[in-house]
Amino acid sequence: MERDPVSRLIVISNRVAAPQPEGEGGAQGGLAVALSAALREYRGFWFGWSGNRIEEFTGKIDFQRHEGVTSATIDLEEQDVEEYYNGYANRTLWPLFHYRIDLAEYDRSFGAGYERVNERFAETVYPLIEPEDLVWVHDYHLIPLGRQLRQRGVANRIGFFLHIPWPPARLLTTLPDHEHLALSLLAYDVIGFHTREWLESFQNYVERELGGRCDPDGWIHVGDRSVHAAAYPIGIDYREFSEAAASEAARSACERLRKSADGRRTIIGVDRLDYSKGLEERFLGYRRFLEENAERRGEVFLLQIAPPSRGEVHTYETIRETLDELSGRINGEFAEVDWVPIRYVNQGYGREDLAGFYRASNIALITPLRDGMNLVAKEYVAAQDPDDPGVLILSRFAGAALQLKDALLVNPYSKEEISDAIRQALAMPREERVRRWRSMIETVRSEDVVWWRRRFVAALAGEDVEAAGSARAAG
Ligand SMILES: O=P(O)(O)OC[C@H]1O[C@H](O[C@H]2O[C@H](CO)[C@@H](O)[C@H](O)[C@H]2O)[C@H](O)[C@@H](O)[C@@H]1O
Ligand SMILES: O=c1ccn([C@@H]2O[C@H](COP(=O)(O)OP(=O)(O)O)[C@@H](O)[C@H]2O)c(=O)[nH]1
Repeated sequence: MERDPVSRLIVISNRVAAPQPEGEGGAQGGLAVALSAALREYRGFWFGWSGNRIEEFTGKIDFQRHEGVTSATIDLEEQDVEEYYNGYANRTLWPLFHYRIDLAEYDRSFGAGYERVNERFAETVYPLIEPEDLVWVHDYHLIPLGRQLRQRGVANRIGFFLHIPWPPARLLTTLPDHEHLALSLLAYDVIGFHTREWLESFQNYVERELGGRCDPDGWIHVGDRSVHAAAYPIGIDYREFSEAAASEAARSACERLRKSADGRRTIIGVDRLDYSKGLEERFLGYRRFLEENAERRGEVFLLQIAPPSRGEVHTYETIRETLDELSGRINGEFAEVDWVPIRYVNQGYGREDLAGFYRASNIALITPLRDGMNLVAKEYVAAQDPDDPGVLILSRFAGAALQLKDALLVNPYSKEEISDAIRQALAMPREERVRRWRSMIETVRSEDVVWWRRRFVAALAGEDVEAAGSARAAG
């Protein structure tokens, strides 16, 4: 039974999933996919950036209704996008929060743009918020938004969910003004992370750097502020994904890939083209496999789907060039007239195509160096044939590894571990594949996106989180 909540839910994130233009399906990432599902259940709206740029900020809100979800979007100025999205969000926080201080850039103009855009969000959305509304802010783009809303008198319950890792204190302290950023989080009532690991890093930071106290029941106290922080792992929209996987389009995508595989075994990777996804290390691990297992060359190939992402940020241009070069080099080195080891595809696909590709693949090779969760790993499991499932090779540094313990867990920095895992997966007997898959599908099915949002929204509403979660599990 769907719950009929009394309060409206206002979701605020940088990106709002608008209907995707033809051919661009898939580049939007896990957050957008998960939230469109959440908003179909609750009254309310989804506020964020339209993705458009204008000459001068107007604050004009564009309301649209699409597939049961009301979106309210604003356009941003070129300078806003440059300093806030390309700058502070994706050149400072994203690398830092993925443990890449070598790639993080600290530029005052980015910080100023970040605060300015958060102010613009606050200024535009606060008149739309009614007294009983629950407000749910998402991700690293909008950490200061809660504080900005409070300054405008918003007294509602406001929650914040971080979709990426929270880095260890020793890394975070390389960020100029890190205390200011972290103290902003105290304006919220509830803070959510995907895993206990990110939560513990946050608690450790609060104690070491802010002189705060973290109670075992999740309450965090700093000065006169108290906030509740916990782990709420996100899941996929299992029902919707299963429907997509059963569609005619998925069946034909599966058939198309199987036919082109021509009896060879398929290893699949699906990731936004992002350095955090460990694609370079993955290619090198696969290369090691080809080197060490010459007799198996020609029996397998790697299909890597990697739609470009954040192309205006130079580190993303660099990773793209690196992968173009590396995939070409590996193919040149090992290819035969009738076999190419890597099919490297820079195109995004829709859910039905992806579901079919997952099903046709014997192995998924998902090896991010750090990932908040990684929904692709869960989608791969959901798409398998129960009688003859494929094998999931998963980075131990993805949030999903804490739930999918029956995957073959690897250290993504180790070429040897990747190579060994591919060999083990290819040789794995059907009974073992079925046993591992059964345990993983149980988690993917019961801890889905509905479970995630009900637990978070229950916490936000001050209700019993475990009761909300088990209500879902029961039906
Ligand atoms: O909006 P973009 O800049 O194009 O990036 C896409 C999204 O990437 C990140 O996704 C994260 O959220 C997923 C769902 O919780 C999670 O599984 C994954 O591990 C994260 O990387 C980012 O956090 C989102 O804000 C972006 O929309
Ligand atoms: O061509 C593509 C590539 C990815 N995705 C989707 O984008 C999301 C990626 O989410 P994930 O959590 O794995 O990583 P993120 O990109 O959010 O960091 C998943 O739902 C994928 O199915 C897609 O629809 N088409």
